[in-house]
Amino acid sequence: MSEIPTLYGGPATRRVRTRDLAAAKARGDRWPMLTSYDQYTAAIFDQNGVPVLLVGDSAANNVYGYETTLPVTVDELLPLVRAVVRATTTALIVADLPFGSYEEGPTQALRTAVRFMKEGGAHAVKLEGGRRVAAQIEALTGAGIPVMGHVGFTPQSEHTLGGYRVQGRDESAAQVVADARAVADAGAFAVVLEMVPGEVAKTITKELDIPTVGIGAGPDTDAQVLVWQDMVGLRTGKAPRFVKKYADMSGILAEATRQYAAEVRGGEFPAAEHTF
Ligand SMILES: Nc1nc(=O)c2c([nH]1)NC[C@@H]1CN(c3ccc(C(=O)N[C@@H](CCC(=O)O)C(=O)O)cc3)CN21
Ligand SMILES: CC(C)C(=O)C(=O)O
Ligand SMILES: [Mg+2]
Repeated sequence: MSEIPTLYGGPATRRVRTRDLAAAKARGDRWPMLTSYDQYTAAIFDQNGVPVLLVGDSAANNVYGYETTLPVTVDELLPLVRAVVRATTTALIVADLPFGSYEEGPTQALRTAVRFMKEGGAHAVKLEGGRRVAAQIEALTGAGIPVMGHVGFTPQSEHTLGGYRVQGRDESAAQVVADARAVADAGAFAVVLEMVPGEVAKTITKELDIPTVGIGAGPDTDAQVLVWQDMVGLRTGKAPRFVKKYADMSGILAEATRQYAAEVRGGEFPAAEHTF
C-alpha cells in the first residue's frame, strides 16, 4: 500500500478547510469526495485519503429506502451528520440541505443551515440550484457558513427537469454555465456538476476560480464524487453510467450471510470458543 496523501500535504493532524480546496485547485491537484451516512464508512474514508465527505440527501434512497430524495427531512438527516462528524478527524463534512428546507428564501435557508452547523456539527452545507438560489448562497456565506453549490442535473427538481437526464446538451449548455457562475459569484467554495457533458464541465472548470466536483461530468473537473454504495457495489438495481464499481460488497455480504445462516441451522455456530 502506498502512503495515503492528505489534501494539504504532511500528516493528517487537522481538519481540511475550504481554503485547502482552493489551494489544491491552484496547484492542479485533484481530490475525491464520497457520500457517507454512518460512523464506519466515515472513519474508513477519513483515514484512506478522502478529504471531503458529503452527508447527502441521497440518504433518502441509500439509508431510508425512499424512491427519490424528495421525502427526506432535516430531522432524518441531522443524526447522520452528527455520526459522520464524530467518526472523523480530517475530512471536511458537508451536509446536504434537503428538498423544502431552503427554497422559501434566505431566511429559511439560514435557519436550516444553522441547524446543520449547530446541531449537526457540519463544516459546510450544500444546496441544489444555480441562479434561483444565489440569494440563499449569499445569505449563508455572509453568515459565515461555507456553501457548496450543485448544478446541472439536480435530483430534487426531477419533476421539472423531466427525469434523470443529462443537462446542458447543445443550446442549454449556456444555462448550466450561467448557473455555475451564479453559484461562484454568490460566494460558494465549490460546485457539484451532475450529469453535464464533459466539454461543458471542462469549460466551467476553466472559467471558475472555485473547484468543480463532477458526477457524470467527465474527467476534467477539479474533484469527483460518488455515492459510496455505488462505489462498492452495494446498490440494488442498475447503476447510472457514471458509476464505477471498485468492489462487490453486495456479493461479500450475501456470502457471509448465507454461511452464518447455514452454520446456525447446522449447529456449527456458536462453537466452544464462542461459549462462556
Ligand atoms: N445510489 C445513488 N447514487 C446516486 O448517484 C444518486 C442517488 N443514489 N440518489 C440521489 C441522486 C439521484 N441520482 C441519479 C440517479 C439515477 C441516474 C440515472 O439513472 N442515470 C442514467 C440515465 C441517464 C440518462 O438517461 O441521460 C444513466 O445511465 O446515467 C442518475 C442520477 C444521483 N444521486
Ligand atoms: C451525489 C451527490 C452530489 C449528492 O448530492 C447526494 O449524494 O445527495
Ligand atoms: Mg444531494
